[in-house]
Amino acid sequence: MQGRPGDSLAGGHFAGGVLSLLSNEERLQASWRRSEERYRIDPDTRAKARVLSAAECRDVREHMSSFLRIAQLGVTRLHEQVRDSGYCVLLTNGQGATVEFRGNPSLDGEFRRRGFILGACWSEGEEGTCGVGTAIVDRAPILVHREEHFRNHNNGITCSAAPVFGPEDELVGVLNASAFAAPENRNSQAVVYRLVQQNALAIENALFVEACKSAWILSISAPGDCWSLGEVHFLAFDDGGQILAVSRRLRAGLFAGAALPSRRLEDIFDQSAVALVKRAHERPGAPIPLRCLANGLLFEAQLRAPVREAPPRPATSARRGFDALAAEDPRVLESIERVKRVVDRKLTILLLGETGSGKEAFAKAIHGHSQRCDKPFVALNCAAIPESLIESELFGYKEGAFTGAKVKGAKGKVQQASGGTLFLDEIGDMPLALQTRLLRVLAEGEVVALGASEPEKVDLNVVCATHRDLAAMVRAGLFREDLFYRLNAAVFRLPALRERSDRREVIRQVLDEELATAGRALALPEGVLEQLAAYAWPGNIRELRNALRFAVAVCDDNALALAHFPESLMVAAPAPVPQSLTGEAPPAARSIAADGREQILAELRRCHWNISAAAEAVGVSRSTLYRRMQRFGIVAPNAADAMEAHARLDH
Ligand SMILES: Nc1ncnc2c1ncn2[C@@H]1O[C@H](COP(=O)(O)OP(=O)(O)OP(=O)(O)O)[C@@H](O)[C@H]1O
Repeated sequence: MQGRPGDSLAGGHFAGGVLSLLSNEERLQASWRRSEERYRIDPDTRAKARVLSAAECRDVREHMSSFLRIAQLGVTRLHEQVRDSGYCVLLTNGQGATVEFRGNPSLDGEFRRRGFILGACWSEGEEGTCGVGTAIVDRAPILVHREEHFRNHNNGITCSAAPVFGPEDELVGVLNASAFAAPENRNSQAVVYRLVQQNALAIENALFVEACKSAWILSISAPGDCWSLGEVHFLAFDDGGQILAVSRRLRAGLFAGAALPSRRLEDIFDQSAVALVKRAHERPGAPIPLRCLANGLLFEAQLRAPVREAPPRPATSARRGFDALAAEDPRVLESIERVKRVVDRKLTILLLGETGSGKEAFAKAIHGHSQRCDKPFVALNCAAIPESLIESELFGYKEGAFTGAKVKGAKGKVQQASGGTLFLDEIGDMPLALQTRLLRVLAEGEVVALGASEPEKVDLNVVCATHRDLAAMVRAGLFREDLFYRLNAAVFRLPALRERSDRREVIRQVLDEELATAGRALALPEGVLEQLAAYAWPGNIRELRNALRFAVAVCDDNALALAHFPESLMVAAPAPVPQSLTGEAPPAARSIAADGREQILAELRRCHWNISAAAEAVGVSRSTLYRRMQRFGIVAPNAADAMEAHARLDH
């Protein structure tokens, strides 16, 4: 029989620190007793961890897909934080089955040998004392280090595990970081253990926000030592101020863990719901001081508006014609004026521009302005479907035209668009053979479906688009010359977003659309708008829309900040900025992150690292500033002391 947990821990105490060894020791001993007496596990058997079959694993993952979607953020972040130190990260369900595994290519073989693999079951009943299993039984974080594992074959491993609870207090999973060949000293795990707990809490908070998103949500930073500010608690209330839900750790503090009594906000804090909402509207993004009536403690809060049912979407761009584009750039305006004159003149219109610059949106606007605006607008992206399918997609096919054809045949895009507008995106990707048939549609106004002998009359406007150099393709024999000349009559070039003088208006418009869809009301501070307008946006308006959609989704405050934007945008070196076609030089493209980090650093230095003062100068709460410092890797000169204080606070 191997040594008891207490033996291996002898002399390992560091008073009150993050490891809280004393309570761990009692819990480990209780777990060992369970392993021996209840589960009757033989510590010497070298049984491998039970692994779910692929089908079982898929079922389990499907069952908890919404949890997994939200938990990804925490799993990914923890993995980024610990993988280079030789750790793998597991997320298990509430029974200990691994539903997410992130390893490290150079170590995965060894991890696999030790049972760290998707589907592996780490319950106490199967493995005895281990990080995941014991965290599940105790419903509390735990570090199980080397010989503290019950089975001998797990002895070299160190496991830091923290349970994740759902909004109803139910245990939904466990986040765990493990390494083999860990140093003997269990204190070496302090930082990883801390990171596991932080990320588990972040997942738990995200679950709470998702579950309560249709209510007002107060995010509350704990008072006291600044290092506890990294922890944010949540409270959801309805329009009348009735408290609907409180996140677990706040409940433990405010209601001593008791069931949530039916209370209104003003029974707990010195402000009513109406006053809070008013204040949040007056100073979007600014922290709101909030005093707890029971103990006089002062909190810092941010208010997040409910996500309401999306309002009816504005009329489609097709119906609104060019108004939908809300363009103010002189070149775009000139193109609009010119194109209006050629619409409905039996001319094929060709739109040029980089990917995401709005060619399809422009084509829809052309359709919306045309006499055919009540008829269909049909789009086909020639680059997005296999060459072999373009023909049938475009021209349709008759019954029995080829094996697998639907019994009744099918109409092609050309026939579907008849009477309206056909938009052929990426026309440069159309195979040569089909270009001939397209020319027939354009020249004769007729189409022959696959397998048909008789041509069919069609009457439509055609708008094509490409980002390729069609003239060069003609020279290379890849594009038909006659089709090129047919397309080359009415050509309009859409500028890249970075070249547009109205990019601030475009940013505002796309943000308004995204806010309307999400049912949110968020401010866009001038400084952030400035930074977004200065970014190069190589993916143009599509990239902008996705970045704004992401920022709106992750923003817990009342105002967007640079830290809300996707990491890729923050760190990617933007594409070089060409000289604007108008001769106006667009602002130098910069990495948004670089500016965000510099701004925070400058304010921190100016305020002599006084976090409250710097947070106020940047216009965010202290907790938000801490999160950003963490994200940008900014460490205060006195961080080591602060880390220790942080650790002590938890126990
Ligand atoms: N003027 C505009 N105002 C607001 N959103 C726009 C505007 N133009 C384009 N968008 C949005 O930008 C995204 C990309 O637009 P679109 O698909 O028209 O680009 P594209 O040039 O056709 O791209 P690709 O060449 O890759 O097919 C879409 O989400 C669209 O709604």
